[in-house]
Amino acid sequence: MSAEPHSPEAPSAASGSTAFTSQVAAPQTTLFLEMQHVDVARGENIVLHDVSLRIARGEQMVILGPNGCGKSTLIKTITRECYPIPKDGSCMRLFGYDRWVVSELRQYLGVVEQTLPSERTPTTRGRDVVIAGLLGTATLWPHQTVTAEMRERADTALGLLDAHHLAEKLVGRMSAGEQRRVLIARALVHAPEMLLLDEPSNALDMAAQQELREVLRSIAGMGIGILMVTHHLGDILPEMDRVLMLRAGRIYADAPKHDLITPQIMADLFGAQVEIVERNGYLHAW
Ligand SMILES: Nc1ncnc2c1ncn2[C@@H]1O[C@H](COP(=O)(O)OP(=O)(O)OP(=O)(O)O)[C@@H](O)[C@H]1O
Repeated sequence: MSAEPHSPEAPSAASGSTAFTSQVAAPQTTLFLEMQHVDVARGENIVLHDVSLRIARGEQMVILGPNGCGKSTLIKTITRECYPIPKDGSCMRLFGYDRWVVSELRQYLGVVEQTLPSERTPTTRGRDVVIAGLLGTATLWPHQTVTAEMRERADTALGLLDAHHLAEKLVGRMSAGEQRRVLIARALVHAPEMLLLDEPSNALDMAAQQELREVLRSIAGMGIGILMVTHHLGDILPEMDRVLMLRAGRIYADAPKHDLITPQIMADLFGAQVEIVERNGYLHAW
């Protein structure tokens, strides 16, 4: 492992202003992720085997694969919740660095959580959840100091998602779709370059799924990279071309979606016969 530990320089010009920009100096690399021959264990078992993968900064792509194939483990390895097993010839770098302070990594990498924090829901409003993302906590606590700049950054993130109306709404009274929107704003509040989403459309009804796709399309349009795990082909945005398929903890395929999302390959990967149709740039299977 050769890269130096990440030690950010002085905060950028954005510090002290309310500009919607990252507050940590930009790394000097074109790659978001580089993995070489990475194995990852969960408990006693190795569940990711010999994964080699490169993802460019700003790339938008999707990870598909059957239950238990290791998709979430791959995401958790990127977010530093799971660690590669050290071995000769193996390396993993994020934005060019193989070591990160997780709080600093969050400036570049927004992680969309699946559920809102369960604490303080009777008093927590949408804006509070987003500000808590800046503070690295699940929710806002009375002892925490919130500055005008933090409030402004949170409102900017909510505004990017047309979610100003959720700033004052109590999270306990939000629909699942509204909660997901607030969680995406929370992940965006650091103005990250890349957004990670693990099954973002879970538990959303059809209207909320459509809403989510529009939100993600607007994020893609801002040039923010997206790495998404999903079981639903309909979640794959027209903008996303690259598909990574995992099977039994190994990379099964990594190629443009029109090459991979075919009835034959889907049958081989999932063991189910499906038909695929494309409509308005979205793929659907049944
Ligand atoms: N906390 C854990 N402790 C031990 N084994 C785990 C743990 N979490 C996951 N595993 C195992 O690791 C393997 C990969 O799981 P992972 O959750 O990454 O798969 P996945 O592709 O995301 O699955 P799904 O589509 O069902 O969410 C599975 O065999 C799973 O049982």
